[in-house]
Amino acid sequence: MWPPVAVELPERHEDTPAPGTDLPPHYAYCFGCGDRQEDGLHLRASVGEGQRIRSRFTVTEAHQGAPGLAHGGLLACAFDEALGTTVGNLLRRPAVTGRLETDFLRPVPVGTTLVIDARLDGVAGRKVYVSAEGRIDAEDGPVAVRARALFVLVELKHFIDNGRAEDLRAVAADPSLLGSRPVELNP
Ligand SMILES: CCCCCCCC(=O)SCCNC(=O)CCNC(=O)[C@H](O)C(C)(C)COP(=O)(O)OP(=O)(O)OC[C@H]1O[C@@H](n2cnc3c(N)ncnc32)[C@H](O)[C@@H]1OP(=O)(O)O
Repeated sequence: MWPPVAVELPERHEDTPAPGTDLPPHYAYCFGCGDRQEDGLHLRASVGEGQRIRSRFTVTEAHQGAPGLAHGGLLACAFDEALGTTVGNLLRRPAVTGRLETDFLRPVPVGTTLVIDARLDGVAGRKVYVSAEGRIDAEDGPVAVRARALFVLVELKHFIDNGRAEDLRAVAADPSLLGSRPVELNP
């Protein structure tokens, strides 16, 4: 059963950009989306209809697990990112992954662009349920990976208490490292 508990499906936040709008990386050094991670995944997300966010991830030589094929762990990372950005952009509240499960249905060759459609499935207290599927090279391509996850809403304190001090100082000195998406801290 998914979601595994009774949930509410909130409207997306009023500040969520219009469908079709490209979303900026949420952190310049994020392995999933950051511009400053040379061998990162460089996911690019845009707002979809309703409770959906679409991301694209192109598999490069740096992402191999077997010759010419994407590493499954990195595919899971891509889905973590795509699902996390769905929570972040639709709810505009900080959250972290509590649980992530993936089904790998087809191998994903180097050079493939995975088109990942993620959606917000519901919220129960601090628990946020999301799911996604990734298709090969086109929005109607064959499904290669499915994933679903539980994110847990946290206070900003989570990051301040647990993040490495020098990285927090770097963000304080240059807030543009966090991208332009505002986060509602006291909704
Ligand atoms: C835009 C941003 C994009 C980002 C994309 C990338 C996202 C990430 O990778 S985040 C990094 C990876 N994740 C982490 O580091 C999280 C590490 N874990 C933690 O910090 C904590 O365990 C945390 C915050 C998840 C939960 O701790 P805590 O705040 O004490 O809450 P807790 O009471 O334990 O859990 C809250 C609820 O979630 C449930 N829950 C928590 N973890 C799980 C789990 N693994 N499975 C099932 N349920 C869970 C709890 O049972 C509880 O449910 P209920 O409210 O019904 O009692």
